[in-house]
Amino acid sequence: MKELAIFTKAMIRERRDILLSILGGFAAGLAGVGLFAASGYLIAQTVFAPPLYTLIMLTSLVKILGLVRAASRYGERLFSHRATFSLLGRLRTAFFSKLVPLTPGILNRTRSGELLARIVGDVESLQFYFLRVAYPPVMVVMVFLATMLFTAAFSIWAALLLLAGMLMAAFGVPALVMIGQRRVHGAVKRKRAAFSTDVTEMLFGFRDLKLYGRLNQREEELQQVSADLAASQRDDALRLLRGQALHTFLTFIISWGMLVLGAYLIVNGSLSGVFLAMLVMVSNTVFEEAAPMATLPAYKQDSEYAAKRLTDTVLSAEKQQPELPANRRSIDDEAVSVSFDEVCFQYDDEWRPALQDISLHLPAGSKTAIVGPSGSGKTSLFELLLKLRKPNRGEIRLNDIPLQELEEEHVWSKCNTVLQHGHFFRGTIRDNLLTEQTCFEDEELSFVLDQVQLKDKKLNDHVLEKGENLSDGEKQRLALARAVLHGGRLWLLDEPTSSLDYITERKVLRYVLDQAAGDTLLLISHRLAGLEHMDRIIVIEQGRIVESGTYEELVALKGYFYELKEIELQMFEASNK
Ligand SMILES: Nc1ncnc2c1ncn2[C@@H]1O[C@H](COP(=O)(O)OP(=O)(O)OP(=O)(O)O)[C@@H](O)[C@H]1O
Repeated sequence: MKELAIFTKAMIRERRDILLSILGGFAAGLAGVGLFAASGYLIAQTVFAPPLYTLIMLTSLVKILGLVRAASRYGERLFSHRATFSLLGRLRTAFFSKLVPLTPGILNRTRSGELLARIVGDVESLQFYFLRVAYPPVMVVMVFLATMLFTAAFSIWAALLLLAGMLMAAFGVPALVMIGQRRVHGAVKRKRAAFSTDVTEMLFGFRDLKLYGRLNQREEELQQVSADLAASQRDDALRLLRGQALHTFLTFIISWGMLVLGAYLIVNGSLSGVFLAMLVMVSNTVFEEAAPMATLPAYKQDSEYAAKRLTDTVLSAEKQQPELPANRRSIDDEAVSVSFDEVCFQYDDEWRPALQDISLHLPAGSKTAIVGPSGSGKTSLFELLLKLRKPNRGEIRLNDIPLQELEEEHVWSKCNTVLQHGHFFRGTIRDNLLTEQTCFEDEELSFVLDQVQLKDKKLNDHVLEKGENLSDGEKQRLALARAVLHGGRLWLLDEPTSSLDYITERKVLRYVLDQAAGDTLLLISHRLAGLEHMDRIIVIEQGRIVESGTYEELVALKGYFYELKEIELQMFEASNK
């Protein structure tokens, strides 16, 4: 199966541990069979009162085989688990390194809770592929063949009985287990994903659910989903147990068969009676080694399903990624010009485009404001610029370089971005200010905090997850400070001061505009006051540019912008009365 190719590659790299675990397992299997064979023989021999040295030799052999079995089993466990965990490590790294650059594309289609469940659950499932799928057949074949050779030395019929037993253990029992397995293929995984999605949503929306009195209803739904998951897990466990029980039943049948066959061979004189107990013990022990075969199909199906889902997640997101040409280009450390050429964009599953025929050119160093009603497509414009989404038609260029020829990380490194809902990590203010590419002294950081009017915040102040202990205005100012420190030459600010009071907003924006002097700046704003200083204002409505020009030009036009401006003025006057 080609989805497991990534796993096979990782297995090849762990070949040393895998080989050692196979050797350990083989030695433990043989020592086990030998131990019980020697015990059976010893018991039978004592009846005939053999010389003392025979008994001493046999008891010593039993002890030695016991020790060898324990030591080899330990080695097998050590190396096989080391191989498994290294494989798991490699898989996680390989999967995450593929996933990270594709994350926006994946999150467009997959709910975050489900994605989390997939990553954790599916990668975990793959660990069983080596231990429970690839490894057991190798071990069973090796130990059975060796045991059959040994048994054949006493009776070819006994060896054939073991062969029949092995075939039933390797194919018959797994086939019976598979019949039940097929019916519920992937049910636990699907239900776990549904459960994880619901838990994530409930945790994110806990406060609102509580405020709007929907918490109990959600809890009940969650309990239902949880009960479904538990029921599927129970069914799964029962199926595995049924497989193991069938295997044990087969072991007893073959051991009884060996007893009856041995008795018959003794009666017709083709087997010495002293070997009967040994042969029965051998058949009983060798089937222990084959026990994992009963659960192999379940684990195989599970691993393949997990590998397929992981590969599908990555592959379908890769398909959405724009292809990078061989000669990737980069933007120099200079102000960036931005052009949109008849760009259209529509979200998946949406009936109308978010942006239509957007054409504009913003020269390097220009300052542009983007205004328009809520839902008109302003943020989508930024997301296209940041390569978080891909236009359906048209071309975007930065410094005359088509965006598809620039790597995302390169674009992000050139942009000082403040999005509407910036993320803040658990840590300190300092942690949240510094990015991978920035390195500043504390004095410089404190200076920037002062300038964005966060004078009362200290660098060592704690920030809770998602900035829970910061007000919306503080978050916006912290995001602006982070953007200032980032050092790119293209500023993308999406309503960066919407939660600030008028006076603080003026101060902060003046500082940001000073910092951006000489750089290209795009500012999405709902407030029109203060836009007089922008080189150009673009008005977007229903995904189209409806007006564009300087502040004076748009006022003179007496169009949409003028109307908005009048309304804002009236509201301002009314609130000052
Ligand atoms: N992830 C998404 N999936 C589907 N549709 C979306 C998504 N994000 C936004 N939209 C839709 O695209 C349109 C443009 O949204 P966008 O966020 O760009 O508007 P906006 O002008 O920035 O709005 P606001 O001023 O309220 O932030 C809206 O109709 C919105 O419903």
